[in-house]
Formats: sequence, C-alpha cells, structure tokens
Amino acid sequence: MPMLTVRQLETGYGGTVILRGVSLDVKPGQVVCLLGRNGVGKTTLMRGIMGVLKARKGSIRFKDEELAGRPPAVRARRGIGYVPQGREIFPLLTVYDNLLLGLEAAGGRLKTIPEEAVARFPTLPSLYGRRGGDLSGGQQQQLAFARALAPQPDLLLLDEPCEGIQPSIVEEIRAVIRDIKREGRMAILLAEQDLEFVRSVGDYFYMMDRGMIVWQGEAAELTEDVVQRHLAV
Ligand SMILES: Nc1ncnc2c1ncn2[C@@H]1O[C@H](COP(=O)(O)OP(=O)(O)OP(=O)(O)O)[C@@H](O)[C@H]1O
Repeated sequence: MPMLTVRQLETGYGGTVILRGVSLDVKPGQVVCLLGRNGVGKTTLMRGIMGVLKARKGSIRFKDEELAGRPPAVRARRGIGYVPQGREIFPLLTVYDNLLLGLEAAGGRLKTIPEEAVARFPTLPSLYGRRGGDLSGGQQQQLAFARALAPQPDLLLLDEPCEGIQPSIVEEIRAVIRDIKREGRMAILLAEQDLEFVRSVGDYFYMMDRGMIVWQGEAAELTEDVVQRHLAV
C-alpha cells in the first residue's frame, strides 16, 4: 500500500499550466527519485504535494486522506516534511529558532527539538546561536534538513539537496538519507539531477519531461539507455 498516491495532478503559476496530469506513488520506507532536466516541473510537483501551489485538478492522497484541497499547514501536521530548493532559512533568526519554527509549522505537537533530528548533523548544535543568514550554503542545507526532520515526518520531500553544496556535505547528506532508509520509518521523495546519487540512494525513479512523467522504474533499471533518451540535451 502506497503512503502517498498522486493522481492526475495539474497545477501551475497564474494562467500557465506546468504539471499536466502527474501520477506517482511513494511506499513507506522508500526513497523515490524525481529526475528530469531543468525546468521540467520537479519543484512545481514538490510544491503541489506540499500545498504551496494549489492543485487545479487531481488527487493527493496521503495515509488514506485526500489532501488536495488542504493548506500546507495541514499537510505538515499530517506528517509531510519539506526541504525546499534554495532552503528558505530565515536569515535573521538563530539556527535554534529556525529549528523551532520547523516544529511549529507542523502543528507544535513537539515542544523541544528531538535529539535524533539533530544528531544526524553533529555540527549543528555548535551553531545554535548563530544567525541562519551567517551560515555557509552547506550548513544552511543541513539546517533545512534538520528543520524538516524535527517534527518527525513520515514523508520527506527533498528538492535538490546537493545543488551547489560542497562535496563533503553532499557525502553527509547521502549518509543521512541512507541511514533514514535503513531505519525504514520514513519515506523520501527526492528531486535530484545527479544520476550517481540517485543510483546510490534510490529505490524507484520517475523521469519527468515538460510537466509529465515519461518513464519510471526501479533505480537499478536507470540504465544509460533511459538516461540518453530522456536526459540528454
Ligand atoms: N514562480 C513561478 N512563476 C511562473 N513560472 C514558474 C515559476 N516557477 C517556475 N516556473 C516555471 O515552471 C516550469 C517548471 O519549473 P520547476 O522549477 O518546477 O522545474 P524543475 O524541474 O524543478 O527545474 P529546476 O531543476 O531548474 O528547479 C518552468 O518552465 C519554470 O519557468
């Protein structure tokens, strides 16, 4: 049984339709990857699932509840965490307050940041008093990741977490995703352009082109042939 079932989702910006009927499934504990060239709609799909963009048509079922008409706060409360592209750290707030906002965004069920969310990023506690805007890009990505983990979501949406990040932190992020996968309690939907990264952490993939899913399969079936057909420019 899938945990997330998206069917025929249509959404876009203003009068422009970007997603033209996207369907996908994420099962509990799975790492599902979204692939596709720049501009095909990966971020738009993430925003549609989180509810930052309203669905024009289609269905988003999460843990047996229809969420398509519900606001982002409800989706966060139901257990969807989001690490947006560009991270969206609050630059003037401290690292600690950024983490607390993650708890609040998910309904404030937890009052303190769970040890396990932060323990995945051992350098974060030493930065608690710093302003978000003073961190490096890699540190901000770790903070955005920990902020999304703080309320203990069941599904994590990760939008290109390695984009523009130094290699050592990419390796840390890879290790965190692998740990989460090994623990088996959380599912991940990951937008990612790096094929090697997808092969190393993914279970399943969806390939997007111009607002549609054009191919899908097990991550192990992400062959050069598939890549050539859908990713080569
Ligand atoms: N805020 C916006 N207003 C209008 N159009 C937008 C907006 N954001 C994105 N688009 C358009 O939507 C389309 C899909 O963009 P999207 O960011 O979802 O692609 P993507 O696959 O995530 O690419 P990237 O890897 O570059 O982020 C593009 O044509 C883009 O120009």
